[in-house]
Amino acid sequence: MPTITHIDVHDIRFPTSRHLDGSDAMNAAPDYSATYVILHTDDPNGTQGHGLTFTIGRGNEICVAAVNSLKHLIEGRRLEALTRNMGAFWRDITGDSQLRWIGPDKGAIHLATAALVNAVWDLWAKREGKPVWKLLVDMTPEQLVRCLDFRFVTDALTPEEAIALLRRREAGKAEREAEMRRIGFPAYTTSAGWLGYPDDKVRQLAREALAEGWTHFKQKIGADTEEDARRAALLREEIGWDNVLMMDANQVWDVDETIVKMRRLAEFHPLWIEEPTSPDDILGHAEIRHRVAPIGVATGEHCHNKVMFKQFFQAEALDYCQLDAARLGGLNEVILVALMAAKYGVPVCPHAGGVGLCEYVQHISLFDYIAVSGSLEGRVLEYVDHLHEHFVDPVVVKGGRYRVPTAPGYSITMLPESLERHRFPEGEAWREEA
Ligand SMILES: C[C@H](O)[C@@H](O)[C@@H](O)[C@H](O)C(=O)O
Ligand SMILES: [Mg+2]
Repeated sequence: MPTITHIDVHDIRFPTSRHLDGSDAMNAAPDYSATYVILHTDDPNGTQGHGLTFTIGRGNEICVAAVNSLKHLIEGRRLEALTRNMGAFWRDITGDSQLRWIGPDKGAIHLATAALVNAVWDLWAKREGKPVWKLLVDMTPEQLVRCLDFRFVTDALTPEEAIALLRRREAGKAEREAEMRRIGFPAYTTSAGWLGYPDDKVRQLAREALAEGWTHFKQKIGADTEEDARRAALLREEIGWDNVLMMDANQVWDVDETIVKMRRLAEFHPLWIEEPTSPDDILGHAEIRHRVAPIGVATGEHCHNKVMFKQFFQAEALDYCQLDAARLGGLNEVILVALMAAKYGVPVCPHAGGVGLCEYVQHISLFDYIAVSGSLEGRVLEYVDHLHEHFVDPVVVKGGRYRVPTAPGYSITMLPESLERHRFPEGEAWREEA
C-alpha cells in the first residue's frame, strides 16, 4: 500500500450567485465552493485521493487554512496504517490536543476534517478498484464497525449492537444490490424551487423535471408567507397533487412562528418542513414535530456531529435524517449516524444541495439501503442539477433515480481544467468577474 507523501489544498469557487442557483431564505446568493484536497502518493500508478468540503463562498479560505493545520496528521503515513483501523485514525484526526479546542467536531475544523477523511476513503476505494459504496457493502459487520469511533454515543448504540444490526441485514443484501444496479436509487429534485428564481423559470423547470420522470419536488420557502403560498400553488399547478412536494425554510423561523407558518402552508400538503429553525435547537424541532404533524420534520445539513444526531434521535425530534457527507467529519461519522438512524427507525435522506454533494451521497444511500436499513420506505435522495460537468465521474440520474456509480473511488475527483479555471481568486472564472 502506498504512502501519502504530501497534500495539496485548493480554494475552488463557482459563481452560482450570478443566477441565484442554490438560493434560499437564509442563503440569499451562494457561490457554491469547495475546499478541495488532493492526497499525493508514491504509488507507481500515480493513484491519488481526492476529497472536498462544501461552503458557499466567503469563508472557504478558512477551511483551506484548517486543512493546512490538519494535514500533518496524514502526510508521511502509509495508507494501510490508516485503513487497518479507520476508527482509530478518525479519533486521531479529530483528537489533536490543540486543534480540538477550535471545534470540537464542529465548524471550519470539522468541515476540513471531512475533506481529508473523505479523500482517504477515495484513495482506499481507488486502490481496491471499487466505488466507495461497494467497498462498504463488501465489508463484514466487524470490519465496518472497526471504521467507527463510538466515543460519546454508546448510550445510544454500542459496537455490539451495530454488529448485530448489520448482521440482521446480511440476508437480502445481494438482492438489494442487484435491484439498485437495475433500477437505481429514488431521488427528488430541488432544482426548480430555488428562492431567487422568477415564476416563469420555476414553471419551466418544473415542467422539464416532470417530463424527465421526477415525482418529488422541493420548494424553498421562508420569505413572505403569502408569497410562499403563492409559489406553492404555482408548483402544485404544475406538478399536480399526486406528486410529492417538500418545503425548506433554511432556518429562518422561531419555533412558535414555524407552527403558524406551517398551518398556513399545510393546504399544499408538504411531505416535510426542512430546517424550520436553528439547526442546533433539538428540543425546538421536537416541539415543532409534535405540533405540525402529519407534516414531517427534516433536518441535518447543518447538524455537525454524531452527538447532535444522537440527541435528535433520542428526543424523537425528526422524521427525516438529512446527514451531510461533508458537514459530518467524513464517511466514518456518516456511517455511525446511519447506524443510529436505523436503530431509531428514522429514514436517512442525505442532503445534497451543493457542489459535489450529489456525487458523495449516492454512495451513502446505496450503502444505507443495501447494508444498513434494508428499506426504501421514506427514503428519497436529494438531487440538484448544478456543476456536475466539472467531475470526472459525475452522477447519472435518469427518470428521477440515481444510477449506480461503478468507477473506483468516491466520485469526487474534479477535472484538472475545472480546478484551474475556478481557483479563487486567480482563476479565469473570477478574472472575468472582476
Ligand atoms: C445554500 C444551499 O443551496 C442550500 O439552499 C441547500 O443546501 C439546501 O438547503 C438544500 O436542502 O439543498
Ligand atoms: Mg435544505
